[in-house]
Amino acid sequence: MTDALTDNILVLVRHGESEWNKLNLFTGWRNPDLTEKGVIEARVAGRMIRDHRVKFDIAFTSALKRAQRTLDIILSELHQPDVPIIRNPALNERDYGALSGLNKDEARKKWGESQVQLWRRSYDIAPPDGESLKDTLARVRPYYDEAIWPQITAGKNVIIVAHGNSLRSLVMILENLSKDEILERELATGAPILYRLGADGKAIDRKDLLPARSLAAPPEDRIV
Ligand SMILES: O=C(O)[C@H](O)COP(=O)(O)O
Repeated sequence: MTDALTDNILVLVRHGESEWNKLNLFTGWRNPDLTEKGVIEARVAGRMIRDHRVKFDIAFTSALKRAQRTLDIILSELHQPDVPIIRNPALNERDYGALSGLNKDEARKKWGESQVQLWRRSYDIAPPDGESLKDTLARVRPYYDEAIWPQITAGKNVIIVAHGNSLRSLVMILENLSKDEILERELATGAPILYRLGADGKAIDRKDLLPARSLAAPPEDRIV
């Protein structure tokens, strides 16, 4: 059990497994629910955060139920049901446009592995009628600056439960990553990242609270 953290804390969590993650479908702005495994991942995430004894002052999530339910479950595990929750589509997953609902393996067969990988993990190449990571950052950053940053610099402990790519946008901001560096970063479902923030609101260290599962998540990093 670690001592209660006294610094300004920001926790990011990608939602638990969704029904479409399980079916290997491009999801984006579509709105499937969590699977039973996703519910368990959310419960485990809550217990991992509870071990760090963080008392949250405010929570942010997207307009999509897989993230909203994950947050509700985490706050329930923390016995903090009264934390104010702000739900905003600015934190939605990147829009996969015409790929939404398609099976990722079928897409690879149709368009080729490299084209699908470009759509999924390049910085500025968007899927047809969808968003690139750059487009996602272009809506996440203003929202972070206007809605979340003031809470952080006011010394509030904040939790954000959102999606793989909207959170990768936030990781770019928090860790000051380049568009090339972010391409190496993946966020597993239900894996909390705990940032300790300095007085200026900048990240001074990061803890990945769940051991890396299928992703090569780096160990605790000191961010300078
Ligand atoms: O929206 C989706 O399909 C997933 O949540 C994220 O998919 P990706 O890992 O292919 O970006």
